[in-house]
Amino acid sequence: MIWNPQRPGTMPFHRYRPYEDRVNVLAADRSWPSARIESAPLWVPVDLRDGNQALAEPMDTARKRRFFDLLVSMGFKEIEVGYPSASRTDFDFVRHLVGLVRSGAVPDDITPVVFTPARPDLIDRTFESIDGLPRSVVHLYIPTSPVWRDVVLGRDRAAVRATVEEAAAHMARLADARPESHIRFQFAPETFNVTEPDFVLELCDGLTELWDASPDRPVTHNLPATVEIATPNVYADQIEYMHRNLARRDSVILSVHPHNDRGTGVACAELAVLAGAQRVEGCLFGNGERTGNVDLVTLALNLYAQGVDPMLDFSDIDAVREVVEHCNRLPVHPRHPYAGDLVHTAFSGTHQDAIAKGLAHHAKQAAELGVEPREAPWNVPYLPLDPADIGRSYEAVIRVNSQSGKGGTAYLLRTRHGLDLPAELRADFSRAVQDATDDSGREASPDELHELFRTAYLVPGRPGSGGVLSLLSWTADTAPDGAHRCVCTLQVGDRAGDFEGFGNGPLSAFVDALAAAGISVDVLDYSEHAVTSGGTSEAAAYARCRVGGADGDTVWGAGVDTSLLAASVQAVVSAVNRAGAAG
Ligand SMILES: CC(=O)SCCNC(=O)CCNC(=O)[C@H](O)C(C)(C)COP(=O)(O)OP(=O)(O)OC[C@H]1O[C@@H](n2cnc3c(N)ncnc32)[C@H](O)[C@@H]1OP(=O)(O)O
Ligand SMILES: CC(C)C(=O)C(=O)O
Repeated sequence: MIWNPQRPGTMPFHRYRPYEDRVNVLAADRSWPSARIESAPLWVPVDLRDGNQALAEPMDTARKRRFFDLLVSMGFKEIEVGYPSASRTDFDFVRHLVGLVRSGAVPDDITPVVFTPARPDLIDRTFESIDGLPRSVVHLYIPTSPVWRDVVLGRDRAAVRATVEEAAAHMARLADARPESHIRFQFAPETFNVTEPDFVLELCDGLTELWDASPDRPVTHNLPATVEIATPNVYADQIEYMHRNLARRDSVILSVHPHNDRGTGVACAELAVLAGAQRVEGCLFGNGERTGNVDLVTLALNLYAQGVDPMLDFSDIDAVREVVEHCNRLPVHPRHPYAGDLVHTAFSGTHQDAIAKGLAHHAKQAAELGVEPREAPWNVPYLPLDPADIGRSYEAVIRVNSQSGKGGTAYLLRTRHGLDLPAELRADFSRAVQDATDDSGREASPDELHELFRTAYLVPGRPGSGGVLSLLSWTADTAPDGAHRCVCTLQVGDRAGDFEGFGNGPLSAFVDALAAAGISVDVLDYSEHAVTSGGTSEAAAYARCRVGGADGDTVWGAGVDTSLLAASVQAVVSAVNRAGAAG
């Protein structure tokens, strides 16, 4: 028996039943598990209908219009625009759209879809709404599963079939009366995923015939997981069964419409496409009834991150999100795939380290290939895609708190303040950052990190700056024999005096002058670089020094100045002051 220490029977699980085998009729020869998605399906946003019907405050015409314009600008070609028989607001929006289309304000390749139940009066109203549209799809739906048939409709299979056929025939007559209007048909057996597959097939094939679908004027059969009930493989089997068995397959667009009750809407849609679906309905960022419709943004960007053209434009994902949040009056979660505020951000040390290394490697690879970083293949750990591709900057990628390590801190100092700390100093500084963030319990911003670094390592040796050693003045020159000479006025504690030193470079001459003042310094490590931020022409120097002889403290000091030599002298003075060993 599998080890399981948890308490049995805590929840009344016996009230629920697993999905019924009769809804899954595909035998073991399914082909979807080994398929791959190599091109994008037709994405059809239903935000203005299914998303809208889930809002506490349905969209008015202004909000619907803003949403519609966004969808067009992103590249959607077929857009469900409403349930015109539901309300005056929905009807009026479709009329508004007809005006836009007729005035040429909507591109010719956009096809609006309108949604209707199988009721003649409501079908009439639906057709009234699209009068004047040169192209449209009318989407008919009726629930088909046993529970809905018995409990909601009070009709058996034959009666549901009769209702559907009457409604479909009525639609065909209304469309025939508008020959100039290029109206196509769509059918959704609502609750498809809990309906007997043979019944769905019977209904769909009946409509394919009744509407006389052809490859030139295909019918869309839209098979929803109205309420998710099973693992995504079951839905995939159901879709593959329909894909294989639908009549006049070349005259049928097989569409899916997953919801997200089990949190697997995206998985259902992806497996359904593997199983033969050609069209996917969903909403941006997954708005929709209950836990939402499947999220088209995630689906499309999942493809993108696999090197497949998503056929949609997400190059400014924050602008997309802003419009959707405005129209839905619902926020997008900070952890929402691809679009959340935090999804490109790493707080944790090892992730930051890997990302910082990955970004550096990426820049190097681009340089080697002679291409812009935006063109180079993407291979950065922990970032499934380049944030820049969706309009995000790298600024938010690394953020520092007490979970962070040296890599992230160093990355921020380098990218935001132009300070490229040597490896050992990174570890040293990281401990100071950890102490500060542990104490505050807060995140440290790049500016706060910079300030912390300056306070900790730049102890410049000016009177009043807090160090025991003050460098009051200094000059360096070269003696006739080539040796470097440094002359300086130092204040050590409360004693001031002039000192002179010699060496093979100006820094060693300064160290020699310090020795003359009684301060023993060995420079163990030294590095310097130009500061590459803020348009300054400063230099930074870092020195790891043993101060106070063989048994003295080993400490880092740093200096920043417009003169490289001054920065290096400051770095040594800072180290002395940090060691507190002068005098
Ligand atoms: C899964 C989905 O997303 S389905 C779409 C759901 N969306 C919406 O409902 C939003 C818009 N709907 C509405 O505004 C209203 O429901 C209206 C205007 C369409 C109809 O309103 P009403 O006539 O008051 O009916 P009501 O909303 O109570 O719907 C229930 C009736 O419709 C029947 N019904 C439900 N679905 C359908 C359907 N697809 N086709 C035909 N009849 C249906 C029910 O059996 C019930 O009939 P009954 O009154 O004989 O028992
Ligand atoms: C009727 C279909 C398309 C639907 O909205 C659903 O099942 O959720």
